[in-house]
Amino acid sequence: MNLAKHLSDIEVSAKILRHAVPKMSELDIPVTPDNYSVWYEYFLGVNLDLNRTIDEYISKGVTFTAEINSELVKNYILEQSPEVIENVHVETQLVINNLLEKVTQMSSGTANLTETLSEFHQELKQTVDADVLLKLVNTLADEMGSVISDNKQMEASLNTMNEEVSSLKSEMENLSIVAQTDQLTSLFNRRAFEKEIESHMIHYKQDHSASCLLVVDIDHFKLFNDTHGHLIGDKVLAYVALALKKTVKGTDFVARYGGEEFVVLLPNTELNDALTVAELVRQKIANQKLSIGKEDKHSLGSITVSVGVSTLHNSDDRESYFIRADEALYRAKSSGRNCICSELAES
Ligand SMILES: Nc1nc2c(ncn2[C@@H]2O[C@H](COP(=O)(O)OP(=O)(O)OP(=O)(O)O)[C@@H](O)[C@H]2O)c(=O)[nH]1
Repeated sequence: MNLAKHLSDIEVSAKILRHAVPKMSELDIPVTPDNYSVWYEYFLGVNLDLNRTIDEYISKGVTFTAEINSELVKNYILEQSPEVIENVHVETQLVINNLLEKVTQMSSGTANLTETLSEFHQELKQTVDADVLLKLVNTLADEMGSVISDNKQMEASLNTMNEEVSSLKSEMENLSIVAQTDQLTSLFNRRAFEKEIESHMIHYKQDHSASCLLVVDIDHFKLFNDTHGHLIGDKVLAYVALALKKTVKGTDFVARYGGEEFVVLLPNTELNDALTVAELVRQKIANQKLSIGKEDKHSLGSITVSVGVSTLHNSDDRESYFIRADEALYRAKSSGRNCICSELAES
């Protein structure tokens, strides 16, 4: 990342800011970081699908409610994370190349000085002439001066680059967290789960340790949404996420797989123990009376979940491992819901 590019980035950002903020206030959109990221992209003009959708909404006079804004973030910003990460990666490469260039320049400066010193050494042996000595000393002083000035420039460049690398690092860390987190529940998302199960299986195959997978699905959630509304449905998803997190151990991996379906990876756990964990989850959720407002003002009754459980086999890939838990879930649903089924024993 060179300085000229950096400055041009700042100019572009400032220009976008001057357009985005007035537009957001015209459309009554709160300037939160998430919302701003949508309008930043809109005025940057590189996310064509996002621009098409927003233009369509504007032409239809759609109000940019919190729900619509968060949908735009979900569909057009978070989904772009891999490309954004790729961009940051490219920027990191540029900083590293720049650094390498500087280090090479510095070593060539030092090499010149070494050469001058050895010539100086040779000439000193051969001469006693004061003029020649003065000339030699002057050359040496010039050479030293240029190494010192190179070093000063190098130090300043290194400091600037160090700041750039630190800010890239925190940008990467934030992006990596965002790309793996489900916004609604703050659990890991499906992408993070796919990564986790992959490394989990490699570990299992090395260690032959036991491992189980739970697929947890809220029962009749469509009916719940239809009765109480989507926003309360969202709150219930967050509640189930929290209940899952609180019931399992810290080493277990909980993620929202999608919609009203969650997954829990239980490392070092035999099938019987996994069934006990699943039962704890089921009971905890079924026994909780849900309400909104203070002092149970508006009771929502309770919800239940069905759970499918599979245990990892040597021959498994991540698909077969998941499918057995999903089939068990399907059987739990067909058996009346609010219950747990494990994978069928091999015949
Ligand atoms: N509030 C809310 N609802 C969601 C979300 N994601 C998926 N849903 C809803 O979850 C419901 C899932 O419905 P179905 O797949 O028919 O399942 P179900 O009604 O739970 O029935 P069973 O699973 O058979 O017990 C749909 O109405 C979806 O709209 C979300 O992020 N928020």
